[in-house]
Amino acid sequence: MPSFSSFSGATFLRAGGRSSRSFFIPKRTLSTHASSSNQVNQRLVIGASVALAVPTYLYLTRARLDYQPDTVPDKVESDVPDRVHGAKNGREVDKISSREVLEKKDSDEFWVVINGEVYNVTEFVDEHPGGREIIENNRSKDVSYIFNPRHPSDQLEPDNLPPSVKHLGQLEIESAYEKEQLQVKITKSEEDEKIRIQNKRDEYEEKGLSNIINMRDFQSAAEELCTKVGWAYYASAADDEITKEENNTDYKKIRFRPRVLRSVKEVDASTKILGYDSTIPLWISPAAMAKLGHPDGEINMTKGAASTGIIQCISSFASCSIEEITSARTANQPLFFQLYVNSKRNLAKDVISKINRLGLNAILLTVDAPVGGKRERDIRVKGEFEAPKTKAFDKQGDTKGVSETLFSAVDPDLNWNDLKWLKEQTDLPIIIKGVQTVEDAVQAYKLGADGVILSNHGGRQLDTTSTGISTLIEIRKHAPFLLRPAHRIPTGPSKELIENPDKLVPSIPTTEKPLERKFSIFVDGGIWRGTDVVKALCLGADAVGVGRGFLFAQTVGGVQGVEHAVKIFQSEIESTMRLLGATKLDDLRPSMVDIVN
Ligand code: HEM
Ligand SMILES: Cc1cc2nc3c(=O)[nH]c(=O)nc-3n(C[C@H](O)[C@H](O)[C@H](O)COP(=O)(O)O)c2cc1C
Repeated sequence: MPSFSSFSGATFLRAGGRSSRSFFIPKRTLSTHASSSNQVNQRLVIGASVALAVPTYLYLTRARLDYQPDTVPDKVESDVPDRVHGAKNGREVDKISSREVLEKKDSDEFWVVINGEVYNVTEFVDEHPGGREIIENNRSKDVSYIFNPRHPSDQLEPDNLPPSVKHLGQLEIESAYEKEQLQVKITKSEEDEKIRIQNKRDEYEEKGLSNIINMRDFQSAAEELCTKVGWAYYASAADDEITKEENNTDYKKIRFRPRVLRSVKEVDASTKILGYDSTIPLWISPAAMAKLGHPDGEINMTKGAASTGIIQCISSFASCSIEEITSARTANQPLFFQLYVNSKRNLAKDVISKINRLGLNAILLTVDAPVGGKRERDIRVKGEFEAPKTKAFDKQGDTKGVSETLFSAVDPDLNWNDLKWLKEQTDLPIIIKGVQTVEDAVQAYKLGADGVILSNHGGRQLDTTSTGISTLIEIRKHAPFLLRPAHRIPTGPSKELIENPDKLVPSIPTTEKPLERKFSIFVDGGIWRGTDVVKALCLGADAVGVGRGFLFAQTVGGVQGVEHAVKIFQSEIESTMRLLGATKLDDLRPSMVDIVN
């Protein structure tokens, strides 16, 4: 990390494309190559606020978390209805006998049962973004147990069903034997895992969030509450996971320079992000597949962001559809959308017009993932648990980790010229996510982006690349004009402050002019503490993003988990500011930190 020492100064569309037309999404950096009860919620929130305002270990609230255990995997049996239903929404529906479904196993057709409905997916198997094998291996089965945690709950609505999937009718069970035959076989390890998770859920329901006093506590708890497949997807990073580790250790190379005997009774960590109010200078980074951790998935974040006043950025690969998320949104709640651009531009256009139509507030264009990183934990666990063991590792392109599946969808041809095209499609602010060099930050500014997120995708893409915070330091050294004038000054002791020690912050040099147009700089990756957030802001970031932290929080406590996480960050940010002698975010300046080799 040389910059630290050298300067002190698809083709398939997920959330964005639920309709059958925009169903297929694509795939590259822009280089040419409900919570269970309000009462419980209130108890937790009040408990959490009190707890975080005073020593956190005093927080002993006991409450049920809002995890709903009646969803998968317990649905395996209950998904198969015993009764015949003759009508749905007032319309007569065809009934398909269990015998007919089972007989199809020996035919050329692929039929599956999902939540009591029978589908013919013969023409769809080869275009299924989750791969052919998962369906082939489970043909003529009730696949709800596999399907539900990985797909939005409105995926099977007529408007969202790909034309190649045929809905045949409702399942009619003819015998207990046939019901048994329809069930997906659960392996011994999956069975053991179910029991392990349920036991842990029970423990956490008893304890509430009382033992979660920092974000790493959420991490340990989430590991216990996730399936192996889910945990591998969340925790995994590229290759040797060096960048993932450095994302956090780089913050440890920055030391504070606190000023003492300043009145810090009142402190305000609120800010505006792209013009929208935020309680703290931190947002929920877009992260796919929240349902792998909790059945309500991204909706937990939407509700938790609303009640705590922070901003959620929705992943293109969210496991809840964009419509589900926007329906859960409160009036005027800002939501940002993370976009992967489809190589079929008409489909990409559909997504962008949906974003415009649904009133989302900004687009984060992710550019560090023209292809998926090689995430080995993900690949190994997926091979062990779900992919057929014989074919999973035939050749690299055939590995079936969750991430591999998702990235088979993103356009690798995306390049800087496409930014112009994107700007023509929307009036929303466009932020380039995944910038890892000063050159690309300058390019983003020159080509009209409204900002950049200095990010390496949580270490999940190119291993041993720079960290968000080190790229910020690179910008400070080589292109300080991109920063707000107050942040262009060096880190460490200031001559002006030594001469005027009563002042908290150095003056802005009169020679420094703001940029011609507003350009925001955000940082993410490895932010686990309020101190990390404050360091990034001292060095010139406008705000930061947190990915895994919120995935873990919602895994553990659903909406309340997200709320609790925000309270933890808020408490830590405010106490860091106080201990630094700062009472508002504008006080946070480079002179308050120093970088150690
Ligand atoms: C019936 C229509 C179906 C549609 C429209 C559909 C759609 C999708 C989509 C869009 C993805 C992309 C990955 C993501 O972003 O989540 C996906 C992944 C996946 N689907 Fe489906 N799917 C269907 C049926 C099924 C069935 C029948 C099964 C199981 C037998 C299944 C199992 C999976 C799995 C396992 C993944 C990959 C995620 C992972 O690797 O964990 N899907 N599906
Ligand atoms: C499980 C997981 C899924 C992610 N999915 C996406 C995604 O769909 N789109 C995207 O732009 N970034 C995605 N990211 C990256 C995050 O937006 C963010 O850059 C990263 O998580 C920040 O690092 P942190 O996890 O250490 O906070 C994902 C990260 C994780 C951990």
